[in-house]
Amino acid sequence: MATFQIQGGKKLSGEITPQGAKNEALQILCAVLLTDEEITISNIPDIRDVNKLIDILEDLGVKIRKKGPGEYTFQSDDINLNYLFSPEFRERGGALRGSIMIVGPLLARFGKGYIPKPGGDKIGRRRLDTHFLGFQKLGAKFVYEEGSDFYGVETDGGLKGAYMLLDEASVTGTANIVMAAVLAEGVTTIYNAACEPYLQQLCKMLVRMGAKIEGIGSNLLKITGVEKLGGCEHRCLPDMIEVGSWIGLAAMTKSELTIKDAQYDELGVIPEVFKKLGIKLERRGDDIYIPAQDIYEIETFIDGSIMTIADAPWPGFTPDLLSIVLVIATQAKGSVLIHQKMFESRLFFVDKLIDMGAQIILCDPHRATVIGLERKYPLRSTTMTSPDIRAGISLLIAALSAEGTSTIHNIEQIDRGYERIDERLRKIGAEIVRLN
Ligand SMILES: CC(=O)N[C@H]1[C@@H](OP(=O)(O)OP(=O)(O)OC[C@H]2O[C@@H](n3ccc(=O)[nH]c3=O)[C@H](O)[C@@H]2O)O[C@H](CO)[C@@H](O)[C@@H]1O
Ligand SMILES: C=C(OP(=O)(O)O)C(=O)O
Repeated sequence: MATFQIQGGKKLSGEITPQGAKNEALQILCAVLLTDEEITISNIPDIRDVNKLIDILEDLGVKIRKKGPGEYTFQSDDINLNYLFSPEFRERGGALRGSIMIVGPLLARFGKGYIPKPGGDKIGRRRLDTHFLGFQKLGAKFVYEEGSDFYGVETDGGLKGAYMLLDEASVTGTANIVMAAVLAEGVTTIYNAACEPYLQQLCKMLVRMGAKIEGIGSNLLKITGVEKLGGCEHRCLPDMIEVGSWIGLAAMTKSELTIKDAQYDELGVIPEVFKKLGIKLERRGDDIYIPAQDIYEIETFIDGSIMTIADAPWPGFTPDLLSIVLVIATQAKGSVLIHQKMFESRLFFVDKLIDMGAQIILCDPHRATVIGLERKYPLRSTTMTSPDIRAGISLLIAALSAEGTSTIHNIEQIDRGYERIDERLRKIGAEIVRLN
């Protein structure tokens, strides 16, 4: 278990460039299984989860060539399906959430796909019903190994297009079903589809590969199956969760920061939510400039009632930024109710912030009220353990703002989604050391 030691209370300054988007890269990498032709992908983040998925693809027989930093070619012209039944796959496939998305492409191209119960953050129940109900609608048979967490789908006669109303707008579920439907016979209509930028990017890539998809960016997708897909080139967007993390970091540490190449138009409501917390930010071309701010004041609703920030499927506010919003609110002027609707165990890390001196009432597993300290008392340094990726980065931001030396254990959680974070933060003036 590796550890960060952080000397907090320092102002940072300069420029930081977001990495490629983690959750987009995980979808895009799975899509390389849909064709025997070569696919080139750039701006792939060098993070634990993505590298684990690349390893799984390699074990499956995908030919992978690294062309430069973050740029790879993939060719899936000799896939070894036997690997899916190996003990190695049971171990590796279960180590991250994103690996579930190999099932759709494998089912579409080879008539079968399997996966051990996938990992990812322990942030509440993470069911897979949407994925498998969707595959079943396309005519696949669900297979389940009694007594073990190993699931699969198989088809004899091939997949057939169908109408489906998803039981929830699942991000990875929609990606999986879309990747199965592009090679199914006939028309598939997916209503209540997730439409995060990750999904939009996946659909645009599939179209470049020869797929027929209408409604990209909406919750109603119409897919007309084709017989074969070909190669293409794809570039991942900057990670919008990193962009939000850096806005939060600047505000908490009173720092003047420029976030380079943030692709502002793809950020949806994210900048507006930070503005509701009173944080000033300025769009400068494709960069975001955040001035040093001593005080930021949380807005109220028009009728004067307490601000609520809640997550929702896109174009709502992503749940992956709520922990960061919560941390920033601890030093704001004013109060806010944070409502994490999607996950039931993502707010438990607030006890660490309370230890650091923050005023937070955890109302129930989904809701926390934060009473901003208006910087009257800085957070106190402490020793903590990172429970999940976004709580981890939030605790890191809190530690960078706190007086004194803090220690964060289990930083593998942060490394899952943030590329060389210590190195990049040092470049803007942070005092952070990695201890192994
Ligand atoms: C690898 C990857 O891409 N992971 C992301 C993906 O996970 P993932 O695809 O696993 O998440 P889902 O979209 O399936 O669902 C997330 C949670 O929200 C709930 N839910 C979902 C949709 C809905 O309309 N109502 C609802 O309550 C689900 O029951 C579940 O508890 O999307 C999540 C939601 O944006 C993000 O937090 C994860 O970072
Ligand atoms: C929850 C997340 O990731 P995963 O779905 O991979 O666990 C996240 O990126 O915030």
